[in-house]
Amino acid sequence: MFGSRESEAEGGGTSYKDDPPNQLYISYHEVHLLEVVQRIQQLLEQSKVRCEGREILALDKGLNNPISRSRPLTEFHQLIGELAKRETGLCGKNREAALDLKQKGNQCYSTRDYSQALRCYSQALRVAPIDADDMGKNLVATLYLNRASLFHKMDLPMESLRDCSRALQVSPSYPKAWYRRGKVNATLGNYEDAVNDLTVARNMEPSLGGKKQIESELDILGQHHDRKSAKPVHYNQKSVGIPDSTNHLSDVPHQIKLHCVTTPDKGRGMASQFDIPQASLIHTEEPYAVVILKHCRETHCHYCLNELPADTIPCISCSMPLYCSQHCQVRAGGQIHFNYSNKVDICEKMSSSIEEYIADKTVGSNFDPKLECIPEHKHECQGVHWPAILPSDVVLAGRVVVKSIEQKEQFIEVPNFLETLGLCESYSKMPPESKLELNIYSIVLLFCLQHSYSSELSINGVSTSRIVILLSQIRVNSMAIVRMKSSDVYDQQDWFRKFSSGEAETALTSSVEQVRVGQALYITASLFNHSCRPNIHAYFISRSLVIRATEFVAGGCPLELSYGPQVGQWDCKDRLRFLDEQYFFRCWCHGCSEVNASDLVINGFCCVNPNCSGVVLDKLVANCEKQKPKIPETIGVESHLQVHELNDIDIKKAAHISLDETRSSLRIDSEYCLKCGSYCNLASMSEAVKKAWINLRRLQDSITLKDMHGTELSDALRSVGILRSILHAYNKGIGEAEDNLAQAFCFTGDLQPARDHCKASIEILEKLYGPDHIVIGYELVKLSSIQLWLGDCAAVDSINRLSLIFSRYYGPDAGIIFPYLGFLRRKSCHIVH
Ligand SMILES: C[S@@+](CC[C@H](N)C(=O)[O-])C[C@H]1O[C@@H](n2cnc3c(N)ncnc32)[C@H](O)[C@@H]1O
Repeated sequence: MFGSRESEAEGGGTSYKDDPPNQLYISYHEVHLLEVVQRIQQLLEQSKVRCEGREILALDKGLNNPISRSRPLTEFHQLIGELAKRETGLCGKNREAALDLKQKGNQCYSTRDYSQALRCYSQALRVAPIDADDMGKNLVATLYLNRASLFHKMDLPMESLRDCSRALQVSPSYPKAWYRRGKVNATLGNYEDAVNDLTVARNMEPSLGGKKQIESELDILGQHHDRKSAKPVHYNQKSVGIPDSTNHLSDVPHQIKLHCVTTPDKGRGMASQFDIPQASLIHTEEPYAVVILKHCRETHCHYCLNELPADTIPCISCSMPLYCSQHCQVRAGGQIHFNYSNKVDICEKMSSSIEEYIADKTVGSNFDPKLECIPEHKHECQGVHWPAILPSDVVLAGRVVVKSIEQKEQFIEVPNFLETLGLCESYSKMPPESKLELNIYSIVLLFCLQHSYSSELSINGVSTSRIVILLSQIRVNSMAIVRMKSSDVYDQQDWFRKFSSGEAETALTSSVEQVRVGQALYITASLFNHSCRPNIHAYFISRSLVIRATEFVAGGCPLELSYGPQVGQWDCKDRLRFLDEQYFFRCWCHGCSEVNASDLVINGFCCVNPNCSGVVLDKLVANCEKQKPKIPETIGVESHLQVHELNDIDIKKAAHISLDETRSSLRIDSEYCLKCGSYCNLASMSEAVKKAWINLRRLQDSITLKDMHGTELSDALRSVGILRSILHAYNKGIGEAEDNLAQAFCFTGDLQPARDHCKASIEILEKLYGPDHIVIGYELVKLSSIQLWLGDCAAVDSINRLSLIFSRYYGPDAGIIFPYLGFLRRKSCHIVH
């Protein structure tokens, strides 16, 4: 029996290279839903139905009244049926599909196509019903065991051990799983557990031959154990992924008391009565509701949102979510089945200590009564596919609806979210198309919830408009949960490998990037207003929100974070447009209401007068800057045109716009130098800039395609020269171009010019963002990596500096958020000695 492991099935393998089976259908349905929503929109627009109060009711009646159903509404009902009916759902379990995938996995295993085999087993686990039979054995248990054998083969013993334990939790009387567990424990040096596992396997094994084989393995293990001083590796289910945020955060002293204040132009906001030192932790919060973003469904845990390990585990009842651990699987709380057999079938009498061992190893965290469940996925977990197809914010709204209904224990009425959540709404400020869209989605969501959560849930004008309001609250109050992009730069082993094999370009050019992985509603944190020059910074550990002050904040001053755009990132007009389109407000932060150097130079041109360091603005930027002084009195309008009043100390030394201090006011006219007043013809200058960017884009493309020629680099160098002669010295475009050149020189292995261009890029960013901004920290990662590679002692300063910046933004969590930091620090020690 042990000679013919199931996962090493004989026979030629047709490799399984398709996408996961239901993904294609899901995309198809997404498009279909969008089309129907668009058709309904058209219909409503044609018949001049507006989406305010009464008309919503009319739409709702139309949906419920079969006589008045027009073609799109029939189609609408058909669509709801497709989305919400369990029988037609694509996200259910499917034994046949699981068996088929298992078979393909076995074929790939036998042809040593291990990555494909892993894909097949994991997908099979996703669709296998928990109680499905596979030739007298539990299918899920056999799949976990096959995957465990594969991991063992792939030299991933921890993953293998976890899968063995999962197989045993589903099927405790599975001698092969005990056997595999014993072998893996032996690999890990856990000899005591290995002996126990093999002892259980021997006692459960019905065949004499099998028993003999295990006995001989036990003998070998005994001899080995005597010779080796074992350093056991302890297996902890919860240690998968990054630390559990809730435990982590509960250790943090939380002293800063915040209070909600009312501001004249931004509504409610947050402040502290007392001074807050830099880097202080000011707020932590668990989300009210969270949803994973679609593009991360296959790569991140649907509960904690951390990156998935190789041994992913699916929801027990549906095929949609993937989790990093049982801990997350249970906390997300799908429809958990307990009806599968976990009866222990032992052939021989065993000692009480071995019986205890079996009991201990076969009770998973599924059965931990202390583990708090957040059943946020339960109402979506019946194979229905609306949660996979509706937009993420609509699915998030569904989670909020169910949670608030459950909290009220009143299962018919949709609550009034303005009262229950207390968050500001944006419906009244939305353009008509967005309003219409929200109305349609709220009806779709209500029908879906009625099908898969509570058939009693009423669908009427009141419930529809309450969900419309909820959706509008989500639009302006939800936060994107982000993670550092796990690119080459974070993978220490990979970096070492590249370092030693001389693959400089791949190890060095990775930039630090944040990716959005989820969307969540944090009720208290929603009270923080936005500033394009924020004084606090939000980050996430697992799904918990952490907010720190990035600078000293005097008591009573508003605590404001950035909703996205910041000074230094975009110019003021672009920030204002973004905030208006996404959040429906005109920003009145300092950055948008006071002239600042960064906004003037970020897209500025240089003066035609070679002796002048002033800046020239185009019409759009100039118009926007001219608006700045026109701010409500509450912000202190009187000083805004006074150059000497500009409290930004960087304005003179950083921007070199050298605003004329002798003048009492700053005159902003497009195409005229702000310093000397010379006229510049921007039309011809813009043309030259466009042409220069053609070469720089070509260089970017060739870096991406890893196919660069000498002419591209020399053309790009020439183009940067042209940009420098036309644009202001601190124009962000020059910074980007310098960064491209740094990447290109890393690619060609010319690290000295790479370092110089990287420094040139950082110099510009420092002027735009300020020297201690987190963006500078990210850029210093790149610079210090190049310096380390060159053996340049300046790396030590760069690493010290970036460490300071990171601790200012992430406090003691810097190492968790950015594991590469520890690696850089260790490397910098080597360079000193
Ligand atoms: C997440 S809420 C913040 C709390 C909100 N002020 C309240 O009263 O509930 C976002 C809304 O606050 C207002 N807001 C936030 N930052 C602002 C700013 N810098 N300027 C103007 N309004 C702002 C906008 O109305 C925005 O839609």
